[in-house]
Amino acid sequence: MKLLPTFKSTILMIPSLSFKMTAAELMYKPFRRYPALFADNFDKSWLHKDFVQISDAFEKPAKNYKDAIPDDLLRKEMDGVYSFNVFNDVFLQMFNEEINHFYDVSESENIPVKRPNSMNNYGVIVNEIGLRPMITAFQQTYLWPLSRHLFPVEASQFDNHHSFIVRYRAEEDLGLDMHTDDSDVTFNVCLGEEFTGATLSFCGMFGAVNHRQHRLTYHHEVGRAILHLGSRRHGADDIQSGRRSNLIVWNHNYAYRARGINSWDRDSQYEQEEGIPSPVCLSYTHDRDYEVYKELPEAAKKQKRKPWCPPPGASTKDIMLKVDYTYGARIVLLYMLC
Ligand SMILES: O=C(O)CCC(=O)C(=O)O
Ligand SMILES: [Fe+2]
Repeated sequence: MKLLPTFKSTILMIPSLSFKMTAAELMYKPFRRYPALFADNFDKSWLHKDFVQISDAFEKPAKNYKDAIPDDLLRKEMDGVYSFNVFNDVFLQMFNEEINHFYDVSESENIPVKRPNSMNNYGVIVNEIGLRPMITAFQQTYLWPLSRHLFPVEASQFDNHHSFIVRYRAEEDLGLDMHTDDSDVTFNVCLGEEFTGATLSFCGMFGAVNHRQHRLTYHHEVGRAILHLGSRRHGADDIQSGRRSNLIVWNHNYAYRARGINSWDRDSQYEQEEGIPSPVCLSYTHDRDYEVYKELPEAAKKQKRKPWCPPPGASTKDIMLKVDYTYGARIVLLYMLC
């Protein structure tokens, strides 16, 4: 089970309270290219014109925001997954230059780089290098009104965020295994550059009967963001060529978490799966039955795997046994797991 903030720590962690400067932030400070990116402000002139229109809709006391926001500006990719243009070229150019500069300086000055998670070896937590205030300003002024409109419960308020860059290219990380985020609402915007492949695949919700059924494969576009609940299973498909980097903001709503709805209690929250999982939705990090369906990829061999999903009683065992003899020994393996 994941550790959750208690109600007490919730109160103590409201974002306006100061965060200590990290070593990385202190060391990088003299090298900053664009001081405006490190201020407690997100300049409206950095928004894509589509997002200005979306954002303006929330400034008016509209009774029905849906009518105020044209469908072509806010695209419903599927139930609970939305995409929209958000940043313009001015912002993208500045932000990318700053991040690339940080990577160079971190090497030459030996600045410690904190990676976003154990599955990502080339990203960086941007909150740790001084960009937290600007992202908080963006979150509170622009992202929250839209998120609350789309996800009234999970985005009733945003108290904090975990924000980071992910990066994929040949010889580095190729993709990101299927997972759910420690986020209530996830904002994920493509920063560039040229690439093929590197799509983002979505499956069902954490614990649901169809949590490993493929629902959507989304093609990233530079400057365009996708917004979804953190508890939806998703993963980045392997990049074929070029380089892709994205900025990801995991938005945290402590009041929502305190209600225990998103308590990530694996054993009690998983329902019996409705069918054989879609291959793209399998996770080599989390799924106990991965090898029943697929060979482990190279990336899995570098991990200390502790797979747990689906919990006993929630797997496809019964369905699987009826289906196919060609799986042979794999069925035995699956049977042993359940
Ligand atoms: O690469 C992407 O677009 C998604 C990355 C992701 O889901 C994550 O870092 O949590
Ligand atoms: Fe994710």
